Amino acid sequence: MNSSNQSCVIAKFGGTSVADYEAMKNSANIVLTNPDVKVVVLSASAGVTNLLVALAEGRDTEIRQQHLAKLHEIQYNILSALPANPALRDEIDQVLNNIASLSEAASLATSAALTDELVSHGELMSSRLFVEILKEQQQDAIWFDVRRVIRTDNKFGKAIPQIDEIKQLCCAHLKSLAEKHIVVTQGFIGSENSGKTTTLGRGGSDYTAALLGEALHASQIDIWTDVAGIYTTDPRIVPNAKRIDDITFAEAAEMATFGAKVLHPATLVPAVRSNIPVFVGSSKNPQAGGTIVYNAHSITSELPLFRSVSLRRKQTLLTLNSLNMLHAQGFLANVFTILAKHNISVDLVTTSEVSVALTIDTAGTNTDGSSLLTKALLDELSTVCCVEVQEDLALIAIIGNHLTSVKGMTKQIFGQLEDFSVRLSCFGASTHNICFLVKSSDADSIVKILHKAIFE
Ligand SMILES: Nc1ncnc2c1ncn2[C@@H]1O[C@H](COP(=O)(O)OP(=O)(O)O)[C@@H](O)[C@H]1O
Ligand SMILES: N[C@@H](CC(=O)OP(=O)(O)O)C(=O)O
Repeated sequence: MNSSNQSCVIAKFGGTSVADYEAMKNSANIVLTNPDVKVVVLSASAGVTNLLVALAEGRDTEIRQQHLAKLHEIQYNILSALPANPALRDEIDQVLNNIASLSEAASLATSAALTDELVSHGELMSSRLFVEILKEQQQDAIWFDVRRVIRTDNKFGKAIPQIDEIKQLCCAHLKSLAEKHIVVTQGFIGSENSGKTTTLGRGGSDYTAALLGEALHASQIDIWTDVAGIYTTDPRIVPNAKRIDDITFAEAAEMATFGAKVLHPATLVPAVRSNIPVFVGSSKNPQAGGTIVYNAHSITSELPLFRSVSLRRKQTLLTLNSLNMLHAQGFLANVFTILAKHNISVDLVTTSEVSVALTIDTAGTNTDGSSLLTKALLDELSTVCCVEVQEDLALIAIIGNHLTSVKGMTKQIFGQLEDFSVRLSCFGASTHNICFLVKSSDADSIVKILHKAIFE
């Protein structure tokens, strides 16, 4: 885009920002007031992806009909607020019919490919409706099927984007369109080599916006959501959490990785790689401002010791015991080879003489929501060690700067936890975080206590 020296902003709107006609109107106003917005990336209307995922799991006829009726209601509420448009109605009906047939197929046999095909219809519908809302405001908006440019591998449910191909495809099919019109497209979905629909994993629309931003040399990626920025912790847990006005890529990436749902963890990878600032704001209240995430060099004020408290739920702890570990080489290599074979990425690791404890995010972000902790994995691990599994844990992370060089910092954190048991802690791999595992039932209380001690 920058070839013609135009500024190019990619604006992404999440599910709540396209939930209904009112929300879509607010989001459309944001697009209208910023002439630099060239590409609009949309999630499905709130609740739609969950309904589609449930249908993809294969439901009996009665439940299926209830879910289909709910989908119809969400999309028709928006459609009927628009001026009568029989062609648009036919298109939406066609998509709803496709969903009905695919759900029937899923009730006979499910598959990851079918799930991705089915769930993609949420973003296909919201983007189609949003074009009409922009057109209603006399905007020159066109609908674009993002699967033409977001090329991925074929790991359905959490496909890996193929960066070089995406850049080439964007250059060939999207760049010139975005120079002439406001392009409205879908987040979350892509296609593999043979043309089958894939998805980037739950919450992946932020990632799509960043991938398109990188490919089009965008000047900024705007993430419009239901909160006016990134806060010192999840404002749903601590209502008086404070907004962070500017934050470095490194700090925000740690927050996203450790559970701050406001940004998909992969979003900042293309942004960092191409040094594109990311803005986060509320589509309902754009005048409230938001958070800008950028390169550390752009931040003039001193970075604070503590930035935020993050929480990731549904964590699993694996404790692997083996006497063979004693003075032996290669045990950990063996364990990690098995984990890699089962597509498990390990978060935290601690070791002792004969055991190793590691945490995995079993809930993962796969579109079909399946657990990564399979019987096949446990069976294979059991061939090299005794495996103990502890579920129902939560991972809490304190994110900040230079955490390893400040005296008494750990006392300040752990001193707050005298009424709780900590199952495992990790510190020192990076200067940006200190994290530990606690019982799920203690998680919210601990976040509140730590937030109070550090920020209030
Ligand atoms: N540190 C944080 N700052 C702001 N929001 C956070 C933070 N941690 C978690 N969240 C949650 O992220 C939510 C927004 O993410 P999400 O629901 O995925 O939005 P969208 O559907 O717009 O993509 C907020 O409603 C908030 O509860
Ligand atoms: N609709 C998809 C993708 C997405 O990113 O949604 P949201 O932006 O509302 O988190 C999901 O629910 O996972």
